[in-house]
Amino acid sequence: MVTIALAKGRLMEEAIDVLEAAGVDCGQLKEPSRKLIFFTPDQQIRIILVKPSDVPTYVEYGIADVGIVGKDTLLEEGRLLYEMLDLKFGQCRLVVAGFPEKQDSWITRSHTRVATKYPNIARNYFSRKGKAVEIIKLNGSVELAPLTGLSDVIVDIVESGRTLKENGLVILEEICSISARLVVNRVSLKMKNREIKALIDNIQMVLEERKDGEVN
Ligand SMILES: Nc1ncnc2c1ncn2[C@@H]1O[C@H](COP(=O)(O)OP(=O)(O)OP(=O)(O)O)[C@@H](O)[C@H]1O
Ligand SMILES: O=P(O)(O)OC[C@H]1O[C@H](OP(=O)(O)OP(=O)(O)O)[C@H](O)[C@@H]1O
Repeated sequence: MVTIALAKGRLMEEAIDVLEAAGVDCGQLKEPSRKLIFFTPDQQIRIILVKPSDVPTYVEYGIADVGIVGKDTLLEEGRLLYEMLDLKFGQCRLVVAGFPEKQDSWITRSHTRVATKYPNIARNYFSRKGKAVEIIKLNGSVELAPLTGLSDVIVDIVESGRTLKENGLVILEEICSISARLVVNRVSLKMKNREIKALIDNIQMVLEERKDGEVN
């Protein structure tokens, strides 16, 4: 049996769509429920529903053989696992954002406060740039930090850009593009190679079909 850890929340619906298209019967997950563990009718696959930031942990420890989670979470958690597929959904960008008037001045400030849900990504990014910053970890509504004076800038996800715009903030720098990824436990890839490879091949076929659909 292969266990798949699915990130609850924003990514879940599209993750289920991909799995179903790849032949994994996720029918039970579509019913309203508070259950966290599901089995496909053939008992070949177990699906566990995990908070997004915990998916890499479940996969690294081998509780889950496979995980579906955002690249932002993978970068932040820095767990030891194999990233096998870019699933192409959940697309957004990780950026540094702040007030438009900070566009030129913030980078030369000697003391910059950065509020973010992603302290590790932010720390790595600014240290690569050789800029000393103070990181303030928040758990949500990160755009509030510059508005209230808690920070000078933020490191956060931008999808449509609406949240930034409605709060008078702009993108100052782009860090990287983000999308959902399929990750695999390092031991599982060897021990359950046949099952995991079959799953990955099926998902890859779904992704190819979707790509062809976009072109035509
Ligand atoms: N507009 C968006 N905002 C945030 N994440 C997005 C967006 N679009 C796509 N994503 C992706 O969806 C993933 C899950 O986001 P979601 O909002 O469900 O959880 P979370 O913010 O990590 O966790 P929680 O809400 O439990 O604190 C993110 O890690 C990111 O990869
Ligand atoms: O560019 P947009 O389309 O506006 O999307 C970006 C917003 O979505 C996310 O927040 P989320 O909705 O997850 O809420 P949170 O602030 O509680 O993390 C992210 O942190 C931004 O605030």
